[in-house]
Amino acid sequence: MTEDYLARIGTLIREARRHQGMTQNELADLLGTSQSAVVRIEQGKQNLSLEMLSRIGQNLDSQFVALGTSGPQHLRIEGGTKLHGSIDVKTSKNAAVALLCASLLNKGRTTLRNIARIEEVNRILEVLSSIGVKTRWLPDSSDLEIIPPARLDLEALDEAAARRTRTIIMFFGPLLHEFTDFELPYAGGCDLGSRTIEPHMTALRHFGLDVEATQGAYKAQVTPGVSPARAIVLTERGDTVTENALMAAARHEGETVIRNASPNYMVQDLCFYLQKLGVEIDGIGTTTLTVRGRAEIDVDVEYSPSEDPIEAMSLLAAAVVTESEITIRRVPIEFLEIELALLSEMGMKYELTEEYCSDNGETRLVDLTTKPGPLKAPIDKIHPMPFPGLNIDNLPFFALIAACAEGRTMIHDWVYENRAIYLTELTKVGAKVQLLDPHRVLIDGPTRWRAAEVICPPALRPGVVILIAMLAAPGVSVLRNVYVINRGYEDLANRLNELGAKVETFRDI
Ligand SMILES: CC(=O)N[C@H]1[C@@H](OP(=O)(O)OP(=O)(O)OC[C@H]2O[C@@H](n3ccc(=O)[nH]c3=O)[C@H](O)[C@@H]2O)O[C@H](CO)[C@@H](O)[C@@H]1O
Ligand SMILES: C=C(OP(=O)(O)O)C(=O)O
Repeated sequence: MTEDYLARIGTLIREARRHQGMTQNELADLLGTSQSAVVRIEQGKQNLSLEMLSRIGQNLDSQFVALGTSGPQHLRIEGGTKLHGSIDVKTSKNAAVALLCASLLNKGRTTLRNIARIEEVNRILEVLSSIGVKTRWLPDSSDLEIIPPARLDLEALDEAAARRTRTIIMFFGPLLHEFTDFELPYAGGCDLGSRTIEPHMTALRHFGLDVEATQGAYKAQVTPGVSPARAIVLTERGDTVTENALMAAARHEGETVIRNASPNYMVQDLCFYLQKLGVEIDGIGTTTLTVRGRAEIDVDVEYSPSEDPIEAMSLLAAAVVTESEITIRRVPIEFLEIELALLSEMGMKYELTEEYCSDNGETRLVDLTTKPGPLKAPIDKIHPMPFPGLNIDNLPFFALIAACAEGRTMIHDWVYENRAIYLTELTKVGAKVQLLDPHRVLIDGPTRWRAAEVICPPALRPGVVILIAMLAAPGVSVLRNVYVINRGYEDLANRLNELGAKVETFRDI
């Protein structure tokens, strides 16, 4: 360890000891060492083994010196290198969380194949385990086994885990079949401004659910015997609201028609899984879903969700920004067609292989090879739409690509209150971004990227956008506190390194 490093650890240990109101002698006793050794440790004059560090951490109950899980994670990026080689797109966060919630509909065993090992999934697993669901990663795989108990123990629900994700709202659909009276903590997740759950309540009222929001919790009451008397017309074509309505319909024995449904990728994955549970669904991939549910579902099933179009878009953006030729394998092309059409308009060249099928047996995939070359700003503004449209979560990557293109681009994020504002963080790494109002930014390109130290915005895609820009910036950049990125991307730093990037993960000590 370098002297500077030891001195910093020593200072942290002294502070933690004082915080515990402990003398040096008392700490020495607990560690089985002498007081003079503790003095040397606190002065940074004693080499420390990892074993000693972890003992100190345990005795001082200090996050700073506990090994492994301590402190927020940061990234150090040595930018300016080109990427090369191939990378596989992982399965999607958004399908994974929907499927985990839907597994609650099934009394039998659900095995989900190739699930991305991401923090969002970890939080839902924590919530599921806390209420009595048996979950485990199968050995040497990314396959998840989920076995619900005879009765869920909602009293024991891990609130801290639940509050870190918005997914908890997708518990309403499955739970309304199990309980007449229950509480769920308020949803959390990325800070994108207020995200109403009103459309969910409007949809689920058709199944007798009534929710009152009080003091940090949703209090839910279900009137038994209530079922949709007519088609459920969603007030927004939202992804999770469609999923909630589908999960409620899955265990309703009659026919449910959902109109203005989202046909987006994660909704399709959920539908294919529900079909495996024996639920009949017509209209998958359209905005009208007709569902014939089953009162009881008790089957052992396996399902493999499809690849993440947003991760594919992120990797595409990384190739554009670093002017690299890379092959992105397993791209779910039907959910990236509009993005690619727009990129073609901007002058981007790429090659696609023949289509092949995802492991879900449904989604069409291609391998895509990027070809570096000059880009020009599009004539019209870029804005997202519910599927089929330019994906709402892909919009931030267009800010990055626009910053590489010659000319001025307007990006219009009408969807989220805060997200366009975060795009102005790109100015810290050299981009010219002008905020017109909370939803619209003007970007002038091309950009001479420069290294910087930036605190990760508290939102997944804007965070990844900054990371990718840093890959292109010559010199060393630091991106602090990247939990939000780990919410949605598995081991992104190492996977980018396999393409030739230089990204190092570190934590405060
Ligand atoms: C776990 C999951 O799957 N999350 C995705 C899902 O979240 P989710 O389905 O929870 O998204 P929201 O319901 O929060 O919708 C996002 C925003 O879009 C607005 N809105 C949406 C649809 C519409 O027809 N009109 C409208 O105004 C909503 O009011 C909200 O402000 O969809 C979002 C929008 O695609 C994505 O960013 C999220 O990654
Ligand atoms: C906004 C996103 O997700 P979530 O709905 O999980 O916040 C996202 O994936 O970009």
